Amino acid sequence: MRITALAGGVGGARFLRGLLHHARQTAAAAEGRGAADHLELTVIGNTGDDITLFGLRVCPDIDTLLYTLGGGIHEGQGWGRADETHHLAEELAALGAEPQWFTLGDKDFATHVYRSQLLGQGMPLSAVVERLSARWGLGELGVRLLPMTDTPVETHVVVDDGGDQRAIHFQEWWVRHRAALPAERFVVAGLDRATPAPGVLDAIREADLVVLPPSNPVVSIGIILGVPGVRDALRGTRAPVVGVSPLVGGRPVRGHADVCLRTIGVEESSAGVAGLYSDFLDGWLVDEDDAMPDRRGLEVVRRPLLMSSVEAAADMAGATVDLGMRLRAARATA
Ligand SMILES: C[C@H](OP(=O)(O)O)C(=O)O
Repeated sequence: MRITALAGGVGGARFLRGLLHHARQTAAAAEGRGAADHLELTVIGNTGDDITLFGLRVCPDIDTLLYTLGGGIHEGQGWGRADETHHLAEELAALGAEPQWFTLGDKDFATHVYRSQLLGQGMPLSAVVERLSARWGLGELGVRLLPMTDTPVETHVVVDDGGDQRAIHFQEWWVRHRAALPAERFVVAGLDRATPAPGVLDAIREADLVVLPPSNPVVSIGIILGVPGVRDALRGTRAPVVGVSPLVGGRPVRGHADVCLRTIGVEESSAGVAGLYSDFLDGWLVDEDDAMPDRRGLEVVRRPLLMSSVEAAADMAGATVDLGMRLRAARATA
């Protein structure tokens, strides 16, 4: 089965790790019956979070996907490497190098050095991500990771700083200010002239199922949807598109999706998020206790949506796939 997912960082990566876990369990059971259908997963990652720090190109969402799916993530943080040291950052701080609000560990630094070296030699980001994916064994897992675009794109936030409006990089708003600085709007530099990275549109058009994990609907999935051509491909694909709400009781499980939704004037609810995807969404998973008014053409399934463990994420992913397969079967007989 070919599944294509649009993903941000921590939320997306944890969900997709659950999807791989679910697929392994299903394949093992099916093999016993001689009916294995292996998962081919294409992940389209958000690059709007990307930032240049200390002269190095850092791709936080792509790296979180690599480390989580590849088994090298710092579980407690959800980002960065497990068993990290911080000698380089300490030395930079001693030198007075800025910024000091973005934590980079030594092993993580190696990723950014290598990526920057390859980009500096003229390699497109998608080819760099392919190299990094090989390092993390993603191919052996049946996973192809694509950046949404090779065009440099950066999300900025126009903030109100004591009556003064100014634009700061998304990471400065998110990491340094923890999204507490009042935001007026998001501006995504480079997005209007971005082209989808090789394979992105075909992965959406040729999938059996397209999945939207519970990533931030504004600054993760919303940015991918802004790459010219992506939204049209989602509207045009024959695959059902099934999403998972990132909100439980109107509150994000992690991150600041509520603040981001408020900033763009959308209700902080599962229904509000579904409205952002209404032109292509076929199925929607919401938390058991969440209100979700009926919407024509949208099949809603209720599940506990807390990814408290790999097993819990696998259960959510399994429900997502089941809903997608049900929608596919219904289309085939329609
Ligand atoms: C919910 C969000 O998920 P992401 O957009 O990083 O996948 C987060 O972890 O902050």
